[in-house]
Amino acid sequence: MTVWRGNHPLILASQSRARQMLLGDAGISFEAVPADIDERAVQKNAGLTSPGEIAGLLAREKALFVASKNPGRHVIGADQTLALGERLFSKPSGRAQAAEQLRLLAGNSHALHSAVAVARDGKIVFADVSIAKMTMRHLSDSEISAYLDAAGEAVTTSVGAYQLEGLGVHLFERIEGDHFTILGLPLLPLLEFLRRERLLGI
Ligand SMILES: Nc1nc2c(ncn2[C@@H]2O[C@H](COP(=O)(O)OP(=O)(O)OP(=O)(O)O)[C@@H](O)[C@H]2O)c(=O)[nH]1
Repeated sequence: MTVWRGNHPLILASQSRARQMLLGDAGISFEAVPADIDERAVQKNAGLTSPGEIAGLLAREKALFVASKNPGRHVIGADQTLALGERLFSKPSGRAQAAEQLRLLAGNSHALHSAVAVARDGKIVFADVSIAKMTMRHLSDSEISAYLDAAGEAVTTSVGAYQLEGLGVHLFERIEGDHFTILGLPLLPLLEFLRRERLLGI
């Protein structure tokens, strides 16, 4: 059952299974068209340091890139950065880097900055950045190892090496922010925009 009222399906410029699941579960028909941009180059050229500005820029760039190839369509771009104080984390390349990141995150609070942007015909028509504060438990090396054994390869698909709705929940003692922001898509502000544009049936 779709609640999408657009003449064409929405386009989600993302490879993220979590983002695709969130949109699909919200009853929105969409096509996933990952944005083939060099995120690190875009970030470097912009010379930005704030995690929220970086996430916002990358979300806009992904949306605009895919919108440029799909005239007349609403295209969503999204990005998430993790900040531990001044230090920014990217998705770990493998188990060793995931273990290193978790050792740094354990016993501390970090911020997830999740940005979403909607582009259409070369213009950004909506953008939002939402933040969640995540307080991770103190973790011994053996607890980190046991978690990585159980979580497996999935740890390389998220900036913090965790899926909160899965085994990642065991890592935390406190979470402040909305579930969707944590999974990487500020869904509530996005739905509010789509509703204003009369693109949703509820
Ligand atoms: N399932 C799940 N995914 C998470 C969680 N936290 C972060 N992520 C994912 O971590 C990824 C953050 O990396 P990004 O660079 O923003 O996105 P990506 O996966 O590279 O996908 P693109 O949108 O194509 O750039 C996203 O796919 C988020 O959905 C979580 O708690 N659960």
